[in-house]
Amino acid sequence: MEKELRIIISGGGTGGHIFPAVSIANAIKELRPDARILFVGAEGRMEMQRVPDAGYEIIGLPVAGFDRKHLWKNFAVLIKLARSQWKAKSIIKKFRPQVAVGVGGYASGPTLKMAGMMGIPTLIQEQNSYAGVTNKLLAKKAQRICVAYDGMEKFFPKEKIQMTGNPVRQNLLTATRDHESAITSFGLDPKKKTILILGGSLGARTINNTLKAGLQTIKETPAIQFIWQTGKIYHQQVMEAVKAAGNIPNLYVTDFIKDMATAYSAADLVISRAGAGSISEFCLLHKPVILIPSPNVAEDHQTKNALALVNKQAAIYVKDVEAEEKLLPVALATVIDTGKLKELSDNIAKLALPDSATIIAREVIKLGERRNDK
Ligand SMILES: CC(=O)N[C@H]1[C@@H](OP(=O)(O)OP(=O)(O)OC[C@H]2O[C@@H](n3ccc(=O)[nH]c3=O)[C@H](O)[C@@H]2O)O[C@H](CO)[C@@H](O)[C@@H]1O
Repeated sequence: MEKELRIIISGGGTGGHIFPAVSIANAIKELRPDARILFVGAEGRMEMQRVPDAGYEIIGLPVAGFDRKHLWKNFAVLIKLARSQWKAKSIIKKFRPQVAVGVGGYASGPTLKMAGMMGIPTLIQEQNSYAGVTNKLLAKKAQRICVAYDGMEKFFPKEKIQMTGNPVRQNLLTATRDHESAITSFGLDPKKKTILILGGSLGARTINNTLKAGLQTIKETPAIQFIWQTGKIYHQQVMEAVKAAGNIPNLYVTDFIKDMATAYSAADLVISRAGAGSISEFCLLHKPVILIPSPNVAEDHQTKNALALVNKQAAIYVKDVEAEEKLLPVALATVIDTGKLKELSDNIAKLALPDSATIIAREVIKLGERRNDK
């Protein structure tokens, strides 16, 4: 019987796929410190930096996303896909994993497809309330499908589904920094109410435009302060607008927040896109939130993610097209309404699914060990 446990984890593209992958890896390491974990990502994407930052080895595939609007442009994408499958096969042959985990995003398609074809057990983690095309295809060969929302049997074979919730980074849950010192660390005033503005791991155009248009309002509301994450690609244009607006002491702007635990601790209210990972964090940390789902994602899945909360009075919903008109007035009214903040916090707390990473890690180890026994 082979004892060493080798696991491939594949996927990425955005934080929403990478961070769950890292927390599953951390949980596996806690349960089986001797396990060897290899990540397989997409060349040039965010995971190639974030995964080594988290202490894991990663190999990139030359994979790219399909252009769903201009199908004729996909010839090069198909060639890259074929090359990626070939490379995934050679990685699997060399590393000899007993189990492969797919977290969604470009690389998980070719990696899990090849793993399945080579007889290696696979586990899929679907973060959203609406399954992506790749995961639906991969589900046929998968042994286990870990989900975070009810009703996923619409997309996947019922007997393979396990409700686990989305894994969030362990340090978000164990952080101990108190509210006041968290606010001070952003150079803001601990006595004032604080709104944290997030655009998902990449930033959100509508939210940034709304805030840019609202800079004067922010300036004229000194009793409330703002921590604004712009995303890398929008950062420069936002900084130019902020500079042009003059001195705004109640505003902190950054492209990306590395220490999300401190940012959450500072926030009385969060404004955010409705990415599945972000939502799981709001639930686990009981954060009152205004959600503005991105209309630019596959099958409009963010609206479905958001409505799962909004229908239970666990979040406030502002449509993307209405953001410029409604977002700031709603946020300013909510953050000073202590009763509303408490109601939102109490309701969102009920939707939290804790220990997700550990539950998934146990499933992964079980699949790997079962194969070892064969
Ligand atoms: C545009 C797009 O395709 N978005 C998708 C992507 O979202 P996206 O990559 O934005 O992912 P999520 O909202 O799920 O998670 C964002 C993650 O980034 C972290 N974070 C965010 C900002 C920051 O400054 N620092 C930081 O660390 C958050 O704490 C969170 O852990 O994957 C999600 C999960 O499949 C999907 O639901 C989203 O629809």
